[in-house]
Amino acid sequence: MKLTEAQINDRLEEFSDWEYDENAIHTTIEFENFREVFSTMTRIAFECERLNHHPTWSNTYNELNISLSTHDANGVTEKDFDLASAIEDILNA
Ligand SMILES: C[C@H](O)[C@H](O)[C@H]1CNC2=NC(N)=NC(=O)C2=N1
Repeated sequence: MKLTEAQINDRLEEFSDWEYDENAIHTTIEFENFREVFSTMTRIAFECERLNHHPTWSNTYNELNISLSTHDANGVTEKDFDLASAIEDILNA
């Protein structure tokens, strides 16, 4: 179920590096180099398959941009926060 903007901002208090804009939550992460970013993307990809939920993302050299939204719901749902949480676990591992 699509969350309201108030619910999203409330949930985002636990995700300091993420922000809400245009119906999605976003983060940008900088890594040491391309090898680090791409191996992290591979780890994240396995979590996406496990959760059956997939990001809109882009990578340029050592930078990774991630946007999460639930296409079926046309907005942000709990599924996006589940994936954001899994991504944070990988980044902080
Ligand atoms: C059939 C499959 O469950 C759906 O297409 C899933 C897959 N991954 C998804 N990922 C995202 N971000 N939103 C979706 O609505 C979505 N739907």
